[in-house]
Amino acid sequence: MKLNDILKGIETVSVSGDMNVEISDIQYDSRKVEEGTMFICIKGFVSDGHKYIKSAYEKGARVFLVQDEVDDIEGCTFVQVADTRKTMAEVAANFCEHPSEKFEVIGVTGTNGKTSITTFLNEILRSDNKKVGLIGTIKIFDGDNEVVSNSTTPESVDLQKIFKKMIENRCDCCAMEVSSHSLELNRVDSTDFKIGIFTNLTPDHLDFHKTLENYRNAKEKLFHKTSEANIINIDDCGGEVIYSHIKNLDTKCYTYGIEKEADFRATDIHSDASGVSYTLNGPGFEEKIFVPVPGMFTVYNTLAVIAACEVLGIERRVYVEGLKNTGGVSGRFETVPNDKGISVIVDYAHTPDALENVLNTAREFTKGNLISVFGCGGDRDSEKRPLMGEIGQRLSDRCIITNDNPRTENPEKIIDDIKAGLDIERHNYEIIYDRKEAIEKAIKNACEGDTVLIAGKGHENYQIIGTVKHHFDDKETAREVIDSL
Ligand SMILES: CC(=O)N[C@H]1[C@@H](OP(=O)(O)OP(=O)(O)OC[C@H]2O[C@@H](n3ccc(=O)[nH]c3=O)[C@H](O)[C@@H]2O)O[C@H](CO)[C@@H](O)[C@@H]1O[C@H](C)C(=O)N[C@@H](C)C(=O)N[C@H](CCC(=O)O)C(=O)O
Ligand SMILES: Nc1ncnc2c1ncn2[C@@H]1O[C@H](COP(=O)(O)OP(=O)(O)OP(=O)(O)O)[C@@H](O)[C@H]1O
Ligand SMILES: N[C@H](CCC[C@H](N)C(=O)O)C(=O)O
Ligand SMILES: [Mg+2]
Repeated sequence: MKLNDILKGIETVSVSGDMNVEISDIQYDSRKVEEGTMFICIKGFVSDGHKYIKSAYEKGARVFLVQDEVDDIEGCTFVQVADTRKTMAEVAANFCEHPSEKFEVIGVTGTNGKTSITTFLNEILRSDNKKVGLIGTIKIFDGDNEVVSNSTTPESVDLQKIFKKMIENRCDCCAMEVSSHSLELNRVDSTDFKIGIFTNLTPDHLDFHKTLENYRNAKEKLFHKTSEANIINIDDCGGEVIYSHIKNLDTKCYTYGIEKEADFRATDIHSDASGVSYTLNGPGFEEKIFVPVPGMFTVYNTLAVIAACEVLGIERRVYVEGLKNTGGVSGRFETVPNDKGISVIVDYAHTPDALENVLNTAREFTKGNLISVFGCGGDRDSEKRPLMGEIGQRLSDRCIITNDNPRTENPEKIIDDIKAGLDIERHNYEIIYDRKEAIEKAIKNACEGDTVLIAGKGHENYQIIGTVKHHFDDKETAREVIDSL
């Protein structure tokens, strides 16, 4: 595509060089540049893309999108804009010919439940013979190929390229997780969302957003980008605020919940180890729902899924059957089978709210002791650590605090932060840094009727120590321990 076309509708500060030049690719990472690539210089949190102009040039880039004033290079084109991160999303959508406008993109945001909701939606839409693209924490599926994700929501350039591939692969729709980082960092600008779903807002990522209000405002951005419908959890305090801001927009707004009046409301709820059942009270209809995934959060997540299905015109029997037959979500309240009479559950709870929910859910069907194993990630929100410590200790009979992904932080510092929330007079906790040893001890000491809840890493098959990803899988580790009993 010609540079002129890529820049259509884009406000520039200055331009120098040939604007009629052909661009074969766009990249924001100099390491991925090839001949004919346009290189976009982002001022990051760690580094500055402007520092890599020379290396991008050496790899064949002759066109640069910059924010700073930079020295000219002979034979090169420089386009200066006010904010390259913002412009990058527009450029990416132009370069990929606005693929998100060509199918139905459903965006899900909120602290917890995004992966669960997109997974359920994907299953149901597929069972309705739709070709579905998926973008989220666990994987990206472009209608043809599946790759493991390295973020929840990709950078705008990658995102638009994925949408384009989905269109080429004839996807009808895309179920996508929209993280607050992505909304704040313009990754989903120039994306046309048909439906936006809000799950809940509880403390997380305050290292990045600083206040809960900023965090909520970031999430709210999604609901100003949607063209067909917004679907909001009205029982959630954050949801209530967002609803009050968006209810009068042109985009239709539906609410869901249990406690308050809502367009999609669950009543007669029963939850046990086999799953949840409830009566769905939709606009003008009632339906019995069963989902073989335990926990009140499953009720909320599936209400959101049902509301989206109704907006998409999916027949009621299709989603009722789809939910009844769901295979669950990898690493979300997933049971590791064994014949020892112990419930071993792997869950991705990595926020105070999620940990509280899963422990309460596990308690409901635990006849003996509830033993939890958890930690907190490094280089992430440290405010949630003492809260998780307090919740983990209070709601478990015994808890083992261990490493999650320490990343570049000192594991001792992370665990000290968690310990700050503990009642150290109660001797029902233990610290075992090595996650494998922690899981081993929890399972080996469990008796028939006990539950061992291993929280925080869910589907992850790695542990990040420093900057190195080591193979580590909670489910695999638990299975090995069980086999050795
Ligand atoms: C805070 C944050 O989100 N940071 C993201 C941001 O990094 P950054 O702006 O700091 O980039 P940087 O490292 O300073 O580099 C600046 C620029 O120089 C470029 N560069 C750098 C080195 C080089 O040799 N050549 C080169 O061109 C980089 O590609 C970049 O364009 O832009 C990068 C490129 O897109 C992201 O990889 C990076 O995500 C980091 C790794 C990250 O950990 N993000 C997490 C917090 C995140 O986004 N999480 C949410 C999930 C939250 C949830 O759901 O719970 C997510 O959506 O995944
Ligand atoms: N609706 C919900 N409300 C509260 N907790 C939930 C909800 N749904 C799931 N959880 C809990 O949160 C954990 C993470 O769920 P899920 O992976 O669906 O969330 P997510 O929003 O995708 O998280 P991430 O931000 O890491 O991508 C689950 O393992 C479960 O413990
Ligand atoms: N999407 C979340 C994942 C957290 C998972 C947990 N295992 C950790 O490493 O903190 C984040 O980036 O904060
Ligand atoms: Mg997720």
